[in-house]
Amino acid sequence: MSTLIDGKAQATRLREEIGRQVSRLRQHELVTPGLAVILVGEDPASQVYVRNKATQAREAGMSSFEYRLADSVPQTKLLDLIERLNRDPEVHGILVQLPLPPQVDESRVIQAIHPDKDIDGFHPINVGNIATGGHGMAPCTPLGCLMLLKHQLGDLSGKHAVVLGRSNIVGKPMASLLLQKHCTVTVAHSRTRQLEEVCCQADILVAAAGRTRLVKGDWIKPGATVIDVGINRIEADGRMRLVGDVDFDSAREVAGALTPVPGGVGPMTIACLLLNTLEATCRQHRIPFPDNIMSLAWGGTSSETT
Ligand SMILES: Nc1nc(=O)c2c([nH]1)NC[C@@H]1CN(c3ccc(C(=O)N[C@@H](CCC(=O)O)C(=O)O)cc3)C=[N+]21
Repeated sequence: MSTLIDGKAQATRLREEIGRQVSRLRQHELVTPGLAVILVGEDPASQVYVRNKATQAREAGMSSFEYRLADSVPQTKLLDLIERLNRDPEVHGILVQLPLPPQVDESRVIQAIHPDKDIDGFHPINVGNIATGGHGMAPCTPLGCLMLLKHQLGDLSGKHAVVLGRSNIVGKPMASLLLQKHCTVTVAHSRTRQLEEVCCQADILVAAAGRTRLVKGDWIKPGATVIDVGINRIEADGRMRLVGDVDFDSAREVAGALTPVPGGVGPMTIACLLLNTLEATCRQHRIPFPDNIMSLAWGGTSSETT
């Protein structure tokens, strides 16, 4: 039986520490980190996420600004709003919930966000900085996964990590971050041949394929650490349930450690969003980013170099 990686508990601890740092900023620097979240359309799942992000930002002592735009909003309107938020000194981080409706060009929108306020880490400047190993805003989901891995395993150097999925939001940045931590990284996807055999070689398996219960127990090397990024809503016994890209029951018999869905990567994603907002605030006000929060985030081992 594998160890369950408690993302919910780790996210709570991280958010509490972020909350302490926010109150320190408010007291000593008279700065309140501000997070702006833009939601286009009425997708019920997106509404839940956006509400959770806003609530948790406020619980951490941040200001939260929410913008809900109609599904039919013209692209220019959205770009105007982003331009306004770029200039707003009360807003330190801007998140545009993806996906966007077809009349809006996603990459235009992402590039309109000022890189310093791009707490999602999707702007090409931040993508480039992360890929070249420099300092940049890392996307929240892969960052959360990396924190869970560091907490579980400590040093990741030399481990074979297989990332299943190649999206710009998870797969590609996950591969960059794991490389930075000296893993041997394989990025596998739907066209990969012998997918099962590739997965079986992983010491670390990050499943972000977007396919319900794709990864079975016999795709996993005994003792491997498995991070399940999938969020799939399925109907079971007349009720909606959330399941991952990993077949939890069979994986549990083989993996050394495994994240559950829900309660794994999801809560860490939101905690990392707040962490990025805090970091963006510090950078914009030229305040040093507190060390203790870095060590909490990275499991106490932040002294690695090349
Ligand atoms: N610009 C942008 N940035 C994002 O970070 C972003 C996005 N767009 N679009 C949608 C995805 C999805 N996402 C989740 C965040 C938290 C949970 C989460 O907290 N999940 C809970 C369960 C929540 C539930 O019950 O539905 C859990 O896994 O335990 C899930 C999904 C962020 N995303």
